Amino acid sequence: MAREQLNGAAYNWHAFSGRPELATALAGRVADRLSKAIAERATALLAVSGGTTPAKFFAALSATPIAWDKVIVTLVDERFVPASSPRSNAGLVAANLLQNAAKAARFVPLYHEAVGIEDAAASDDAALLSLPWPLDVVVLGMGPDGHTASFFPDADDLPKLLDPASDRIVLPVHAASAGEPRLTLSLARIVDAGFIALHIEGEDKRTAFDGAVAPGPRKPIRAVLDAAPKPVEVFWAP
Ligand SMILES: O=C(O)[C@H](O)[C@@H](O)[C@H](O)[C@H](O)COP(=O)(O)O
Repeated sequence: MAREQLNGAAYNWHAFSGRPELATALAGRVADRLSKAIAERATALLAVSGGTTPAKFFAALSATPIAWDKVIVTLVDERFVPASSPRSNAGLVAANLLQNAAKAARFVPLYHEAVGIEDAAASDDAALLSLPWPLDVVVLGMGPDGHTASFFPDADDLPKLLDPASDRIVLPVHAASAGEPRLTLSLARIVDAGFIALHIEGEDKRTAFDGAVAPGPRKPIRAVLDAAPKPVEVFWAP
């Protein structure tokens, strides 16, 4: 159900009575888009976010009976930690999404040992170039500060991260509020996806989202809404 779109920010608002209902609905939409991609080009490319929100959605998606052996899963962003770290998004995806039917999917991580975050991002750029871009589906999260992916408001060189014309695939991020250095897909790759979902839960996130689309200083999530050539599908539950 589309909500009033303030100031041209293009999004469709899908509100659910509860988080389990949201997880089921979002998993169904994502599975449908992945199956459509497989029918059209014999493969599907999915990028998911980490954090504390997606676990129920991951569990629901992992059980959907699609041709997971033709799906490539990667990350929207990653903390610069090994998969064994409790902070790892790769670890979160392995434990919650790459289970059940989805075990058959191919996973492409962003983290690997490197001298530093810049080296890791550069080698990721080369390694991910061979993936079947564009993304068919990207699922974003959002922080209360309006960050999405690892586009933190206090990131060094934020304009470079948000450049819709960037030819980069993966960029390094240094941001005091991020907790550790990050690797993130560029905004250009994110908004090129066939289906862009934003998964947020709780009143604080709804308030933050409404604030981000209202007039005022532009938050990173607003940069994604503005750059996306199609409405972002926002999935929200209290
Ligand atoms: O690595 C991450 O943390 C995510 O990719 C990040 O962009 C996340 O989506 C938001 O920070 C929301 O996180 P929560 O779901 O924990 O609120």
